[in-house]
Amino acid sequence: MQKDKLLKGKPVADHIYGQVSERLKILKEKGILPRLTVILVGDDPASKVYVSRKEKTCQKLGMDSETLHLPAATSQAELLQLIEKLNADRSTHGILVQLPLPSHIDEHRVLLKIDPDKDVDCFHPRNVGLLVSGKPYVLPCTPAGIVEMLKYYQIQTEGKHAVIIGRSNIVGKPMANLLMQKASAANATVTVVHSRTKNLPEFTRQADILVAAMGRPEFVKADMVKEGAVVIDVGINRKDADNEKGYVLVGDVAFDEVLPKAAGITPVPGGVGPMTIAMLMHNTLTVAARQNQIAID
Ligand SMILES: Nc1nc(=O)c2c([nH]1)NC[C@@H]1CN(c3ccc(C(=O)N[C@@H](CCC(=O)O)C(=O)O)cc3)C=[N+]21
Repeated sequence: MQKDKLLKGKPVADHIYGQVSERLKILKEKGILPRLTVILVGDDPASKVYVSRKEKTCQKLGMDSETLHLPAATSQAELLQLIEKLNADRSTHGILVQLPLPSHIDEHRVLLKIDPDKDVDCFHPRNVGLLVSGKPYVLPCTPAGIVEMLKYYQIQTEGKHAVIIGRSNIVGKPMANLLMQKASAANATVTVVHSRTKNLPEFTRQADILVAAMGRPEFVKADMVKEGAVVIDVGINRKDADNEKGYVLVGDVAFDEVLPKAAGITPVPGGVGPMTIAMLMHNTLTVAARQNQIAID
């Protein structure tokens, strides 16, 4: 087994948590206990897992967290009202509305309602605009986590061709921005491909760094990857299995067949996922500090 190829998220996340603890200490000394409020609407099983991980991580670090679990039938008006209340509450520094929302709720309206100063996801259009302008308020968690992984494992991005599969607002689009930017120091050449791309493998085979983020289980096969490429798998898909959980997690990459070709590859689970949460904690401290005019960076 070519273990050194595995780009695990945990050591990188632990490195981030080291910094998070230092920054948290400064805030606590000034009497600020950073608080993240997570709103979960409905009972999507995967969302429940992620949300409980966020809460546990806050507890472990000594940050304050609150999860508001609302029934799936919650109306849009009720949700907007709750967000308004949290916007006005000075003891809540970060607000995260777990996506996806039930289909009767307009996601865009909800994200617009969150006070952009409390937006730890970088999903509010003001913050997306600032990111695209190269003057980010906070960085989007998953893409920022991936950039941290590339740095930690000393994977050069400057002048390299990064190909991103997927154009979502959560991963694909912000990832493209971070990787091409001067501000992030990534300075890559970026191509974004998606479900309507013709001859998609022709593009992916050119990638020095391939980011798979389109949510299709094991979509990226060995013949779509260049020898020596670095493969970042953002997918988390549940596949039925004969175990006690009834499923296993698989990424958007066919791991076993891509591994021999890749110079480095992130596993699922244990790759990008843990980084998303680490960056969320980082962002929560950033917004708490800014709201209290405290310098922690
Ligand atoms: N407003 C909002 N912000 C988000 O950041 C957000 C969201 N909505 N909706 C869903 C996605 C997904 N996401 C993950 C977080 C942690 C893991 C994670 O910890 N994964 C572990 C294992 C997960 C498991 O055991 O199921 C791993 O990959 O090793 C995965 C995925 C945050 N998201």
